[in-house]
Amino acid sequence: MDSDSNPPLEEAYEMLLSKTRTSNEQSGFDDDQLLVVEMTELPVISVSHLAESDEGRREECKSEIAKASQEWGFFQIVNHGISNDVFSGLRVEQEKIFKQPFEKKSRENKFFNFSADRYRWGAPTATCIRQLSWSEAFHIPLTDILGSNESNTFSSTIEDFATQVSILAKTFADILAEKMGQKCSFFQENCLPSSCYIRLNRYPPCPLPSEVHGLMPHTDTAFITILNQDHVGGLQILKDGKWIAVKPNPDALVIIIGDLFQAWSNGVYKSLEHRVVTNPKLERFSMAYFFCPSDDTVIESCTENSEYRNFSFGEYRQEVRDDVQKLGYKIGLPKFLIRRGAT
Ligand SMILES: C=C1C[C@]23C[C@@]1(O)CC[C@H]2[C@@]12CC[C@H](O)[C@@](C)(C(=O)O1)[C@H]2[C@@H]3C(=O)O
Ligand SMILES: O=C(O)CCC(=O)C(=O)O
Ligand SMILES: [Fe+2]
Repeated sequence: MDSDSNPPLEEAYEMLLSKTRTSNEQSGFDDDQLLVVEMTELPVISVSHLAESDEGRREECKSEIAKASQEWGFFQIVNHGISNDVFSGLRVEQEKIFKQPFEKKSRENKFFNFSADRYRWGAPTATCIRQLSWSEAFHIPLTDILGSNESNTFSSTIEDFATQVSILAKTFADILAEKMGQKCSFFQENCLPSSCYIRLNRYPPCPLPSEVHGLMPHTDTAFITILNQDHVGGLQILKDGKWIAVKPNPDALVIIIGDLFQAWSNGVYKSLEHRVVTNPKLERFSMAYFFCPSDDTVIESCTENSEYRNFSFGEYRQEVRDDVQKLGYKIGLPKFLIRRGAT
């Protein structure tokens, strides 16, 4: 990537980085990455079984999806029916958009019809190295794409991908609801194509201390995320107190249960913390589709005695934005817990 395309991460965070270098030199210790990282295969589910005529096979596949969402909050799918051409087309467009000069990306991006706030890099309010993300991203509400009159290869490629993954996301949401005894039209009615988001991530090589994150630990603000990662690797999930590296599988998409499903299911399905670690030499790309409802949709648990109070998606997004601004990180669902017995 041309040097004028890279966000000025090293310059902007020079102070934080040099503080870390100095303290590592003094202690002779380069810590966080030393936390146990295990390489484990996430559950891999072949979703073509969902289209089989044999009801037993279909039900078995649905049960695997529900089990993985309860035990892991993460799984991979294969035989999902989205062709490799879609992913190679996306990669070309993704490289093109990040290749623009930094100045252009961070200003209003007329060519792609995005306002400047769609482009994110680093962590504007980071006060310590752990709040820094060595990456850049376009976080795009699909209204920007679907509502645009402009037609270019970028928007048509994203639209094509979004249309295909939205069918998968809705299928999984309906299955997870059904497994909780809820045959409902909630997702059909509230998670419209235009209320979802796409996030294009780019992780430049990071020649700095290994405790710099590519993307800091977080849970996803969505019902379900569908993630396409390239071959480089770096995604890790926090399960039972251990970071687990997700080995890239070129045939698979990663499915992540988000905060909204955890609240809706009253904790039955888990929204797990995950992060991306940096690579000293290789650049990495990923793309996430966030299956979300409209801002006015109220998230109410489908069970009685919920741990969480009801909230609208708009309210939740606002809390996340405020916390990231004020604290440098997202708090998320713990803020919506009902404190029973509190006086
Ligand atoms: C600094 C941050 C921005 C972010 C929340 C976080 O604390 C860490 C990850 C970011 C992320 C990634 C997934 C979603 O797109 C997002 C909305 C979220 O829940 O976590 C974003 C947050 C953001 O960009 O505001
Ligand atoms: O890049 C990845 O593998 C993960 C990205 C991610 O967690 C996100 O965009 O929310
Ligand atoms: Fe995420």
